[in-house]
Parts: sequence; C-alpha cells; structure tokens
Amino acid sequence: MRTGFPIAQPGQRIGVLGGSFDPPHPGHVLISKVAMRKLRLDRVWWLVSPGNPLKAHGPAPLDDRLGAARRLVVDPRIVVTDLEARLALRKTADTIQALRALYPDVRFVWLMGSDNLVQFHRWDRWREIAAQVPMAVLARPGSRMAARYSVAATVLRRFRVAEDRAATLAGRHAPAWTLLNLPMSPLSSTKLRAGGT
Ligand SMILES: Nc1ncnc2c1ncn2[C@@H]1O[C@H](COP(=O)(O)OP(=O)(O)OP(=O)(O)O)[C@@H](O)[C@H]1O
Ligand SMILES: O=C(O)c1ccc[n+]([C@@H]2O[C@H](COP(=O)([O-])O)[C@@H](O)[C@H]2O)c1
Repeated sequence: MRTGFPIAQPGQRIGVLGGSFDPPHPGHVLISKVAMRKLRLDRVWWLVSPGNPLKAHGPAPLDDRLGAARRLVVDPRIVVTDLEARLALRKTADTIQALRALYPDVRFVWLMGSDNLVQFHRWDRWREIAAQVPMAVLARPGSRMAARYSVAATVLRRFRVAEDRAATLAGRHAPAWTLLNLPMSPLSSTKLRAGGT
C-alpha cells in the first residue's frame, strides 16, 4: 500500500464516512460508533474531504480539519484519512471506485447522515454510487422523515434492508441500504462555526 494510505486486512468490513469535518464534532464520533455496532464493522474511516463538490464556499484548510479530527478521535477503530486529497478526488463516485480498486478484499459501506440522503439525488452519478457500495443512513434531527421520503429512498426502495437486518449489510451486493435509528445528536459543524453547541 502507498505511504499515507490506511492499512486494511483482507475481509475487513469498513465504514466510510465522507465529510467536510469543518469542524469535526462528537456527532461524527457517535454515528461512527453506532454504525460499527449495528453494521458489525471492524473500522470506520473518516474521509476528510478536500471540499464538497456541491458547496460553493471552500472549508477550512485540510490540515486544520485533519488535525482537529485526530485530536477528537480516541477510539482506535476510527481512522482519519486524507485519502481523497492524496488521490486528487472530490466526487464520491470516483472515491468509491478508487477504494474498491485499492482495497479489493475489503467490504466497504458508505455512511451518511439523513440530511445527505435528502439531497443524494443531486450528487454526481448517485445511482452509480448506490450500485457500487452498500450504504447506511444515520438518523439526524430534522431530516429523518425527509430522508425516508426522499427521491433516492423512493428510487432505491426495493433495495432497502430492514434495520433489524443491518448486520448483514456489509456482506451484501450493492445496491443495498438501510436507515439506522439512534439517539440523535443535534450537533452540526454549521452550528459550531456559528459559535453554538
Ligand atoms: N449529528 C449528526 N447526526 C447524524 N449524522 C451526522 C451528524 N453530524 C454529521 N453527520 C453526518 O456526517 C457526515 C459528515 O458531516 P459533515 O462533516 O458535513 O458535518 P456537518 O455537521 O453535517 O456539517 P455542516 O453543518 O457544515 O453540513 C455527513 O454524512 C453528515 O450527514
Ligand atoms: O460526489 C458528489 O457529487 C458529492 C456531493 C455532495 C457531497 N458529497 C460527499 O458527501 C460527503 C459529505 O459532505 P459534507 O460536505 O456534507 O460533509 C463528503 O464526502 C462529500 O464529498 C459528494
């Protein structure tokens, strides 16, 4: 494996949480831990994005966000990586394709908050993403119901896996996705940037 890329063992089940992490917060840690438990994952990789392709304003410098994420994370199963910057990729469809090529023996699951499922149909090649990797959507205040009735949820309805079968998700062929309920965290980077909690 190239320098700077996370190490993975063959057969590992790894959740991938892409985000701006501007700044990272305990809500990110909470959903990572819930995903590991409910999906029976070995690791969660935080892909600290060079910049969300849909957001007009760039985030804080990547090194600041990586540093903050590494300081926040205590659980050794959560791995913070700048893999997208190293590969010069921003679009999730490209990232997933690259991950599958780099780690052919790993079972990846794409993780995202329910706010992201609501606008998932606006992502570049979103159907291709759903066809490449199982996905788990974590409930977030204000978007849980909207996610359930979103365009992507409707189009992908027949591939939905019931939450009580979530432990099987990583072993399934895509498309396959599930909605995970959890004690929801109201934390958001937007609020933190505005000086809130
Ligand atoms: N409190 C939370 N509950 C559930 N999912 C969350 C929460 N916070 C972040 N996420 C999810 O984590 C991923 C990365 O989040 P991101 O770095 O964008 O933080 P954010 O708090 O959503 O930031 P912003 O407010 O700037 O959009 C996204 O899929 C997002 O939906
Ligand atoms: O590929 C896309 O078109 C796309 C559009 C919007 C968001 N994403 C990804 O979604 C993840 C969450 O983004 P953010 O900014 O909400 O933290 C992050 O990995 C982004 O690269 C990807």
